[in-house]
Order: sequence, then structure tokens, then C-alpha cells
Amino acid sequence: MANSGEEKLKLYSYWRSSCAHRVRIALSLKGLEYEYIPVNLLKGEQSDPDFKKINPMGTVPALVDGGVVISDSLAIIMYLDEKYPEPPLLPRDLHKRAVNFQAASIVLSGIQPHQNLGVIKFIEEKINSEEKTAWVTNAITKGFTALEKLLVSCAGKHATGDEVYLADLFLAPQIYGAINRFQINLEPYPTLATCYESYKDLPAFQNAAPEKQPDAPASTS
Ligand SMILES: N[C@@H](CCC(=O)N[C@@H](CS)C(=O)NCC(=O)O)C(=O)O
Repeated sequence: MANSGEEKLKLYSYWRSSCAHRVRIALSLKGLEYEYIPVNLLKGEQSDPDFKKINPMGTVPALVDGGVVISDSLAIIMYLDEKYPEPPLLPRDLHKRAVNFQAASIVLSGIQPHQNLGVIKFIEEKINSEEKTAWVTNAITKGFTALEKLLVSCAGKHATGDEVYLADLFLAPQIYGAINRFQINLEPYPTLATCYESYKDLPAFQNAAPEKQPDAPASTS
């Protein structure tokens, strides 16, 4: 879908960033075209003064929509959902809506900040690599255990039924990272595992996958 004749959206992203991955799924679900601007987190480009003018937090994602600049994946996704309401990313049912916010929040504030590049580099440098792994595994295990309990009674093909909603945009990248970056076994989380399998069939999720991004290395395994 065209963005109603306006300037093309710009997304500052990094192929393996789970936070940028959430926004790529939203853009793709809404059928929005955008310019992909890579920010290489491993090279520290997020700390470049020019990038910090866009996001003073020095993190991806950031979205530029004409004169509007938004950083933080949740703010970007909510902005896109209000500006481009179809398909909606929040269900009308109040309880389901709250579950979507709760699942997103578990990932956004309960898991991802603990595995963010800056944090794990700090632990690795100040303590050691075993402690880093233990720290990340603990955060993911705690978060996934809570997500499994939250979603077991309301999941269908996806987190809160058969439709795709906000929770799915947060779950898919988090599970992808847990498996591919941190070698987490999904066996104790059957509901999350079922959702993850379903995401693989959805074109919007396929297009947003890390390995499909222009800045992904030739081999990502
Ligand atoms: N709450 C923010 C967190 C953003 C964030 O931590 N992004 C990570 C990538 S997933 C990042 O850019 N890390 C770079 C760094 O910490 O130096 C969001 O959801 O957008």
C-alpha cells in the first residue's frame, strides 16, 4: 500500500535487532513501503552524533514520517496503528486487549532490556561470559514462563486467538532471538512454540525476518 502520497517512511534498523524486527512486522502487516536505513550496532553506529539527533537514546528502531520522528518500538507501532488502522493491531475485546499489552510489556521491559547489547557486553567485560549467559537465560526463562501462563488459555494459532495482534509482534522477534542468539529450548513453552510455528506461514512475518534484511550478512547461521 502507498503511504497516501506522502514522503516514504524511513526506518532506522539493524537486521538482528528484536526491537526493530517488531516494527518491520507492523510495517509489513500494514503493507507500508519504507526506506531501510541500517545502523550497525556492532560497529557502534547507534552512538554516532548524527544518529543521536534522531534518537538520543542511541538505540534502534527509529521511524521518520516526514517531520515526525519516533523512537521506541511500542510508540512507533501504536503510531502506525492509529495512522493506518487496517489491519488493527489491537482487538476490541477489553480483556484480550489487556493481554496484548501485558505480553508486549513482558517482552519490552521484562526480557529485552536484560539481553540488550550494552548490558551483555558490560557483564561479559566486567565479569565473564558464563555470567553473561546465565543472566540472559534467567531473564528469558522468567519472561517465557510468565508469557506461557498468560497465553495458554487464550492462544489460538497466535498469541490471543487466530488473528495477529500486538502480542505477536513482540513474541515473534523475542522467540527468534532466544532460539538463534541464545540457544533457548522452547520445549517448556508449548503455547509459545505453537505461535512461533504459525508465524513462519505469514508473509508479513517472513518479510520482516532478520535474514531477509538488506544489512544481514550473507550467512546468518
Ligand atoms: N524500548 C526500546 C529499546 C530499544 C533497544 O534497546 N534497541 C536495541 C536493539 S533491540 C539497541 O539499539 N541496542 C543498542 C545498544 O544498546 O547499544 C524499543 O523498544 O525500541
